[in-house]
Amino acid sequence: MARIGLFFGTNTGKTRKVAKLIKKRFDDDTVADPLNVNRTTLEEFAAYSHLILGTPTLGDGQLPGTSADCENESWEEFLPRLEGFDFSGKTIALFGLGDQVGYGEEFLDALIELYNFFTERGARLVGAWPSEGYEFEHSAALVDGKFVGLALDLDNQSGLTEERLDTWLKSIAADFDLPL
Ligand SMILES: Cc1cc2nc3c(=O)[nH]c(=O)nc-3n(C[C@H](O)[C@H](O)[C@H](O)COP(=O)(O)O)c2cc1C
Repeated sequence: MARIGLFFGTNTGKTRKVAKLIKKRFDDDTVADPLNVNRTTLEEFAAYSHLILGTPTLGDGQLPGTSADCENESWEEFLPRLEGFDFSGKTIALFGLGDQVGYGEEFLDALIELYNFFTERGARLVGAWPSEGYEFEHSAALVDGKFVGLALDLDNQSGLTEERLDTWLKSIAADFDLPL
């Protein structure tokens, strides 16, 4: 089994695409094939001490799921299943997709929901990301002036995605023992 679990939610597939870009950089012993949380069991998710988790922000600054008008279930429905689980001793890094032009008042807001959920259950969250290089009015996903995970905008800055991924993965390499 790979050392690092890679899970995502998505509506239109962009977050899956980014998860695949992450996976492509590592062998099967290091990072598992990305799995959509709507096809993931609690056991599969809980098996990893190190997790990389991705989400878009949809609806009104929400996690993907039926309330955000997604066709399929997603993080909204998966998180309650993890409710009673203790994530102490686990290390988690988040990446989020949003649209700073179309949704500049709630840019990447859903990231904070994952951050709060796993922090409250004992996980160590790493991979905070600077807010420079984006133009938005407000984001709930900022803590101490930084995004709580990698901020990606494939709607407006897709050309920066690979470079941002490289920089971010290097920044979490020590915590995840990544060969970078
Ligand atoms: C109906 C709708 C609502 C959205 N709401 C937000 C939002 O509140 N904040 C944000 O940053 N992006 C928002 N977005 C942009 C998406 O997060 C962005 O397009 C993302 O790349 C979609 O990822 P996916 O293809 O994995 O579903 C919204 C997009 C749609 C279509």
